[in-house]
Amino acid sequence: MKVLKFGGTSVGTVESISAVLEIVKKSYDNGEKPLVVLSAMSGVTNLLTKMAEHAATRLPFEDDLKFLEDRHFEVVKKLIAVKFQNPVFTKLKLMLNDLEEILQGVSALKELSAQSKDLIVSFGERFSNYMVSKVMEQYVAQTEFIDAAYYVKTDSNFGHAQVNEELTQQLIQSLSHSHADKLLFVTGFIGSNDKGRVTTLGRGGSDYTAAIFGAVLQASTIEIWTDVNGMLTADPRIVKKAFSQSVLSYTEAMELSYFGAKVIYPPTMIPAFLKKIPIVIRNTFEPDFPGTTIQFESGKSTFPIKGISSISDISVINLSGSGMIGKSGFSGRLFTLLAREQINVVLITQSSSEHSITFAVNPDDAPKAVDLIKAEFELELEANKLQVPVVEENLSVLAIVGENMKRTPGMSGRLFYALGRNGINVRAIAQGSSELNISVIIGKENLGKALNAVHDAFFAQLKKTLYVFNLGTGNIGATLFRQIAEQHNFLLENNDMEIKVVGISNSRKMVFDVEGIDLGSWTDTLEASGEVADLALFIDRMRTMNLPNCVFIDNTASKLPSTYYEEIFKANISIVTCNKIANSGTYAQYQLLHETARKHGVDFFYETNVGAGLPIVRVLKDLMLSGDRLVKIEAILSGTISYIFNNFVGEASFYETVKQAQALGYTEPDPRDDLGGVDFMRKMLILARDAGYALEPEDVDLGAILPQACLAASSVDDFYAELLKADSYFNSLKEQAASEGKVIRYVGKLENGHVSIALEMVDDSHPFYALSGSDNIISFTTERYKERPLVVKGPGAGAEVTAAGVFADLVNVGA
Ligand SMILES: NC(=O)c1ccc[n+]([C@@H]2O[C@H](COP(=O)([O-])OP(=O)(O)OC[C@H]3O[C@@H](n4cnc5c(N)ncnc54)[C@H](O)[C@@H]3O)[C@@H](O)[C@H]2O)c1
Ligand SMILES: N[C@@H](CCO)C(=O)O
Ligand code: NA
Repeated sequence: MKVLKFGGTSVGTVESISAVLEIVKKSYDNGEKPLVVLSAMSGVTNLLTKMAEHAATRLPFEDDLKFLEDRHFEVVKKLIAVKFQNPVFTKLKLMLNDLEEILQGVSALKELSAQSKDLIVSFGERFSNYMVSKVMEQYVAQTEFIDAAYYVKTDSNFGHAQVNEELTQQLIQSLSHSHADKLLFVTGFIGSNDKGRVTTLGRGGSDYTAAIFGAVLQASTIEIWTDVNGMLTADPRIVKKAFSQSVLSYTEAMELSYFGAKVIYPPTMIPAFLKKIPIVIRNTFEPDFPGTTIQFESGKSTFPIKGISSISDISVINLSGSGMIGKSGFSGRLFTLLAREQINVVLITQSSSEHSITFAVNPDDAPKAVDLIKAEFELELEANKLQVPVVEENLSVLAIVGENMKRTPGMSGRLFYALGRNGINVRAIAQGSSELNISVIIGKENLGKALNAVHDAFFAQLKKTLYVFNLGTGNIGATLFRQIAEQHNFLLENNDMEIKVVGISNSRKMVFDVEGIDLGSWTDTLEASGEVADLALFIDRMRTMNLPNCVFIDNTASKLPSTYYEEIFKANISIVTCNKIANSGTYAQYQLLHETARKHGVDFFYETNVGAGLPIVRVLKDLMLSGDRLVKIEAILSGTISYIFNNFVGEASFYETVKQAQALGYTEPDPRDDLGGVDFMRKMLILARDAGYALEPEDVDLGAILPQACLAASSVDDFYAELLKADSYFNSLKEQAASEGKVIRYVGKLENGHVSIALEMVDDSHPFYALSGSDNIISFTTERYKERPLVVKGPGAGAEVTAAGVFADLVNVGA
């Protein structure tokens, strides 16, 4: 046989009761011999409590009584055929009259005893079970309503009565014999004492009833039907990716529910636990979902932990002092004291020096705990052997739970890495010696971020979400958005990764959306709902949104963002940038940024600073990391200038060719940066620094391409005007090269720690002779690549390839 227990929400409405009927009918028809336990309709128990309290103070309760009647009568009207309704109305009405009389009695006496309260509250289960059994009777004639008060015998501890197991077992067994072929609807939550007075079983009482019946009747399973898909891996209100675990051991379920997962109340499971009867948590509103099975064995699992539980609000009390050292009785005295006063200690840690004890309690209990400690240890305090207890507030507990942790090394490493990488400070740690649970105490403001980060870290096969704040929506920014949008499904399917762009700013406007800005319509969103751009505010918002796996992308050509990089790293946010300014300012700044990123365990990726999407920065980095030594770099690293000299041939004019390069998106926003050599200088400087040379910008020997007048132009327009005038100068260069069978190349070199960039004319024997389009080329001569250099070549400018490089950096963040 099976026990099917339905909670209040499952019997809350006509619709949900219809769903319950389907589930019970199916089980009955399948020959599973179900026994059904129902809670009161949702809200009814609370309402009855309120009515009882009102009665005791002579406040009116009649309207509430009418409301109760209406709610139950509505179900009867809708779910029972008219010809069968009358006797059901009559019986419900009789029960309502009983209830009213009892309430009147309470009102007359102006006194509400625990006993009367239990009796009043018990009506909720009796209404619902009687009513639903009558609905069921239309389909299964053998249906019968059972008032559990006659079978579950308890002591007289009203409100949370203790069950007399032996007696209860006998009574239930005889019930099952006399009702062998019946479909029973049993009231949850209630029992009675030896005098026959109704008692209630306290929190989780209906689950307890189900477990008691299941245990006595040796049920194959006990199904707890509720409104969620089982026990989830984390609080779904905070962790959107939380999912239902298919199997948990009893102990795991206890640990998980201890810290938050309120699906079941663990003590109610004990009768089932002792008989090794599996409990299955299922969803009435999604009956095909298999739910969570709670059983004796933890079962095999793809994940090293079963879930993450949390308590959002906790206070920590710290006790320290020399008086504790070697005093074996100290913690015994402390915790006996707290237990005696019913202060629940959530977590304890003690340093191995025994110099201090830290424990966590519910914030409401903290002041009382401190007072108790002060009184109990008065002498120690006076003698200065103990310091006055210190309370820390606004803390949360996060715990990873799972029996498989025992057998898996590295679990705490993974936990602390995830927390550390996201800048979450751990205040205290506790691991049960069972290794079933590792708990950490963290600042309350970080709980959401921590839960998500830890969830990603342990359920890594699941989707990982990167939260992106992007600055700059020009050539590169806009192209990047398009690429991310196009690859959304690919990333999900192949990399289990989702990129959410949650903040966008250009120099005019900015917009935020924690759910991710739709990249199909970001321009409209920015125009319609964007606020005035303010970089300081943008950074501030990014920080306060406090998201896990957070990345800042700088797709601007401005200096301003780089002044915030240090602060961004300190907030444990990674940076991806195609903007070269941060890495090519002073060496001190370069060093500081790299150092800060390293210290905070976040990524600083800037592959597109050199040669756009071509793998140059990472190639050099790999060479250096693996201990190779750089001998020489020779390179053409200006896509714009490469394009110009590849196309400034025949009849072409220099001026027009520059304009084309700009139109094709190769140039910097200000093309003088390209033609003046600054852009190339930056790239060479970055490579030199990455190769270990502490160079400053002025150390680079920068040969000019342009006549002085062009260099001196005060605006882009002036610059183009000067360029037009310089046509004859460039034509003569072109002719000279042609006459010598050469081509013009702007070549950078790094050798012996010295960087130079100069215009050269090379013939076809030179490896840089054959280039086309915006091609870049770089050759690394190293200790290992000595005879023939390592060469990277390809398009080194343009929105498509640059955005692709930024994209690649982005998906590698945290990898
Ligand atoms: N074009 C290429 O081939 C290429 C290759 C590699 C790297 N890059 C780099 O890409 C970057 C962007 O180039 P682009 O062609 O897209 O430039 P762009 O002029 O088209 O776009 C720049 C964007 O930055 C925004 N912006 C500027 N200052 C800002 C601020 N303070 N706050 C917020 N937004 C700001 C602008 O509003 C604009 O949206 C540059 O640093 C460039 O060096 C370009
Ligand atoms: N303006 C740059 C873009 C690539 O960094 C160039 O022409 O090389
Ligand atoms: Na690159």
